[in-house]
Amino acid sequence: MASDKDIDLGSLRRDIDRIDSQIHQLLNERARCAQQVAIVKQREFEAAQQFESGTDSSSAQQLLFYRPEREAQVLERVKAANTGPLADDTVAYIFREIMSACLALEKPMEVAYLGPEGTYTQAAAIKHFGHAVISVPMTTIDAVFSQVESGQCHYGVVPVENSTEGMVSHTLDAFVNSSLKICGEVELRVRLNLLVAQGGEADITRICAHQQALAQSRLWLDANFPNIERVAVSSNGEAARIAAKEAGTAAIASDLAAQKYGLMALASGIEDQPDNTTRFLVIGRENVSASGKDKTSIVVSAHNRPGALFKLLEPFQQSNIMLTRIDTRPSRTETWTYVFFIEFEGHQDDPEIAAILDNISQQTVMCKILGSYPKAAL
Ligand SMILES: O=C(O)C(=O)C[C@]1(C(=O)O)C=C[C@@H](O)C=C1
Repeated sequence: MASDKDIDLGSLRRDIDRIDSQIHQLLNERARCAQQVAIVKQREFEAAQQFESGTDSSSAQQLLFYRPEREAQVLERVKAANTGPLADDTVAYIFREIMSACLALEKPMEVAYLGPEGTYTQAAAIKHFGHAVISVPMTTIDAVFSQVESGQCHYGVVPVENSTEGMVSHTLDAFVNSSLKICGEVELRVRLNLLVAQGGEADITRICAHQQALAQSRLWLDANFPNIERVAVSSNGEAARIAAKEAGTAAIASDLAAQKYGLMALASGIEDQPDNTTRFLVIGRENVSASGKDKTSIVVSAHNRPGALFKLLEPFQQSNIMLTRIDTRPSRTETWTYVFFIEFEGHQDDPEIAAILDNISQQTVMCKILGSYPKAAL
């Protein structure tokens, strides 16, 4: 075997060039396979349409090309098969982008997100769908829902919970009256930056951010900018947009926002909790098939009587099903009545889960399945 000093830069680079051309050929071979997959899916879809008249074909068409359960399986498989030296997550990110590019050849996906450009929700959309997705900014969470409901975008991405600040109640409320399904989840480690326009570090008179970002970095701001006005705006992307055009204004926002608005980071990682993470949900119009590592979310309205919540949760305990969340929101139909958002491991098509859902719907006023979807793979 050649010792380290026998290996020269020139021959290593020739090796890299040779490997690159193999990767390149394989990438295009894979892309051609995905194009074939698209033809097969289209053919199967048309055949099914001939037999099933009366189904909502525009909605079914949506899931024709994008297959969240398959993408999750591919990502899990490459992570499990990875032997290094690249980290499991690094390999998964590369495959995320490869699948994104292949899917764009089959059908470019349009994904609505809580904008404007540069928000953490946009970063979550890109993390989930890859860079080949067409991301469409919306001004409110409700607008993201209606953009997907009306079919103007294939999917939507909305924030649902932050590890420091808790639930995004607006998103939970939007689900109660929507027919949309949860098709996926994204977890994003939220690193907050203090951003200013180039050369604008000297005279900061106010700091703009979404109220959640102000709350998540409150201790850092108290220690470093105790006497500077803090202004809550509609999003961190909006804060960055303001900071780019108004002298004296700094913003708390993402790396993506810094790039988008040409801002520089005065400080990075200013969040008070070192593992500050936000969870987002992907919403669409169709149910997702089982991937093997799934979660299910439901919203239920229990009878107002003693032990109702206990009875509701008992079947999960009896079947040893792991509950991952339970939240309460006012029902908005009657004072002092509540709905429960319950999230658990498993897919609604699993017979055991189907039996639990059946049991729950028999003992509740309302039980709505918001969707079964693959657990976040990245
Ligand atoms: O397997 C499929 O159904 C494909 O379309 C291929 C592929 C991929 O690139 O692996 C692309 C898009 C889908 O969302 C899932 C996977």
